[in-house]
Amino acid sequence: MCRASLPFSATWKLYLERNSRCNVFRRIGTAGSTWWSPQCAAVRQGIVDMMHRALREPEVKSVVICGQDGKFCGGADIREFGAKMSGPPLVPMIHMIEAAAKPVVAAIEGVALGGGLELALSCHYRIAHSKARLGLPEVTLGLLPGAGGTQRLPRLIGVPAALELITTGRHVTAAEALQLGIVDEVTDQNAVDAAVKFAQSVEGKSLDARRIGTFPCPRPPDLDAVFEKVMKEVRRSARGAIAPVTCVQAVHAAVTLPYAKGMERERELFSTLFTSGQARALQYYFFAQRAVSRWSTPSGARWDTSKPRPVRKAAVIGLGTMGRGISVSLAQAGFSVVAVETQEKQLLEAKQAVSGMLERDAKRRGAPLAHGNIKYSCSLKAAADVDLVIEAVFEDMALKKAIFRQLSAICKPGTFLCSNTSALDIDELASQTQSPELVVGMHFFAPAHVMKLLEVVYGPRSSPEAVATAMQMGKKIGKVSVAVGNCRGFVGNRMLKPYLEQAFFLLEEGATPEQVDQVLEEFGFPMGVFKVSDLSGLDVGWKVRKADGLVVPDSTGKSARIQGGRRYSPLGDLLCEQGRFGQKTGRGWYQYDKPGGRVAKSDPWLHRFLEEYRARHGLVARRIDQQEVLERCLYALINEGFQILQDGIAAGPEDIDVIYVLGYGWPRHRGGPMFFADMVGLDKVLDRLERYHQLHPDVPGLKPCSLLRKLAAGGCPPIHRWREVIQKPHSQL
Ligand SMILES: CCCCCCC[C@H](O)CC(=O)SCCNC(=O)CCNC(=O)[C@H](O)C(C)(C)COP(=O)([O-])OP(=O)([O-])OC[C@H]1O[C@@H](n2cnc3c(N)ncnc32)[C@H](O)[C@@H]1OP(=O)([O-])[O-]
Repeated sequence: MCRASLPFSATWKLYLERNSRCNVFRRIGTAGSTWWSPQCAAVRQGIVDMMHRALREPEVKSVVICGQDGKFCGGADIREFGAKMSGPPLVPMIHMIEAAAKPVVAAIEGVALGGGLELALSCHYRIAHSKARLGLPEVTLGLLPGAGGTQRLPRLIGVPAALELITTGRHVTAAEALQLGIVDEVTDQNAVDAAVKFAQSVEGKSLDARRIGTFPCPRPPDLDAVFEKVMKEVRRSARGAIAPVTCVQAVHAAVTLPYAKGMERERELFSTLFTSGQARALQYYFFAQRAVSRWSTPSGARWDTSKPRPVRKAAVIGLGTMGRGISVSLAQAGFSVVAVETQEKQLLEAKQAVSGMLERDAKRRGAPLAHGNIKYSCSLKAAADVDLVIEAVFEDMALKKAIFRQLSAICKPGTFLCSNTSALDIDELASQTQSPELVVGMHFFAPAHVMKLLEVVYGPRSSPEAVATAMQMGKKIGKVSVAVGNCRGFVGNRMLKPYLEQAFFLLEEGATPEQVDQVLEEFGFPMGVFKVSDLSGLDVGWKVRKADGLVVPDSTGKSARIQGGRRYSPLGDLLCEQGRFGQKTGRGWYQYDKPGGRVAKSDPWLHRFLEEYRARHGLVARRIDQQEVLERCLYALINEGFQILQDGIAAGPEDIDVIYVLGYGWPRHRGGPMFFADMVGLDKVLDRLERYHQLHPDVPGLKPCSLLRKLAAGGCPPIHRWREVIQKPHSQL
């Protein structure tokens, strides 16, 4: 028997091993990574040579292919996609394995993803370790499985199951893979040993029924109807992403064409995706999501030099919607939680709600209940011995300050005090405590136990240890944490302000909520800005604007449209004055069938209201085209993003993009707002902003930020080079 080890990570090494006793007989190279890079050419070459040799040598009766360091293969190295391919190509190699006259067994440990699973599918048998995960995640990178995955998987597990896995990119456990028929055996023991044993047991047996490429593809009787339905569903959920739709076309080819033709079609479709902007965006986003864990602050604190402190016990103060979600997240991750709500009635309600959430989640995941991890209390004193507190009370600075003063006196020395505020000044909260260096923001997104994003907000006095601890805590509860500086709204909500502002101005100038929302939804947002406002409640922003002194009449008694020399739209305030708070009251920018209703319907009242408003303020409605709606909303938001980079509130464009994709519904296949600006062209974004600012000189949000000007003047460097241009950041507060 021959045994070949595959590369997995950047330190992939390739060995050829030979069994009877599995002695290493030849080390054939140390690979940089991929199927495509020059080093990986050595990997493919190694496999090809090994297979030839195994087939030639009469004493070799079977072959086991396994990974190194407990991992089978994570697929192609996407950093190398641009590189020129050398060495034996992947697809013929896979065909050669499948055609082998001796049994080839894949020993799957760790992961078999993408090209890794495609390789395993070319083997005659697959043995997986019980902890292994398998999948074809190419679609999440804007691609499709390009080494036979779209042709073999439906032949192996049927069209519906294959379509589901290929169009979602979902990873499956070994147990599910066994159930689906992707693997032949699952073991809790050493998978390589099990595969060797298995290979020996099938030596000499016919392989005719084991070559997936020769299987007929199961053809559903109502083929056209099945694909039409799937295509409709995929198009709806893809929100403009082309890869899922192309994956369906590739699987359709598996059903309707002979294998060889289907492979040709897969190759053609793969090539179209490979060069698409969406593939670039999704691959950029893949690395951005990993890059944000390597955080740094303007004061020089960094992820690799700042040590987090262990946290075992944490308190959550305030058990409204956010506090409940945060408690659930902490309990599920195994933290011991003290949940505090000072009103007894609310505490009881919260306890029931949290238990329900934990039960539902445990049922869904088939995991044990985490009830026991939470203790409830009406008193802040219950937080005396915790390692970290997350305050999640109302967005009221006076209330939060009082709580921070009390916590500072109650908690044991060294306890980290964190606030879930979505916009308030972390430094002001820190100043209420005896140890401001222990204070950071932990801004969760609703629903907190579901949303993946966490903004970790450092103030000028937050210690590197506090930032590192909050970042690590976020990781432990399964969030993608992004470290950001302290300013009004931090990164996400600060950028939202000019975006919302433009949407309001567009209504004043003649647009309707339906028109603005449609443009944004066509761009790929799950919901337009007005539907989102209705969902989250119009009164939230109204309260903030009132507190900021913006909701005031002008000299004629009408709502002021110019405040401090800047244009202001009171439209949202006027709706709130009518009791229209959005979904919760059944009326907002849209109408709903009842309070709490979810289906937004156009509201003739609102259109009349807009007409009357324009007439009252002497505004003449004009026809506004899609491009203007999109550019004004998005470029105002992007411009604020550049300002945030310039102010050093975010360390790099990746931070902003991850926040927008994970927290604000920015379509992932567009990479994030800063990546989008790079794709559009910084000079074009600058040009359009200049034009809009000329037309609206009283809207500072449209005045191009100097960092954008600098980047454009510097020849529009690609996004990965922006950090070189961003000046040494300094805190804004
Ligand atoms: C003619 C046509 C021929 C077509 C052939 C097509 C072949 C095929 O269909 C295409 C593919 O396979 S597409 C590929 C399909 N495969 C996938 O989509 C798998 C994507 N990867 C994953 O899902 C996860 O990384 C793993 C589950 C593999 C490991 O998770 P974990 O243990 O939590 O670790 P982690 O923190 O996530 O990663 C560790 C480091 O590795 C880095 N890196 C990782 N994968 C990379 C890659 N493919 N590339 C480059 N780098 C990759 C990652 O950035 C990080 O680097 P950093 O410098 O430290 O930041």
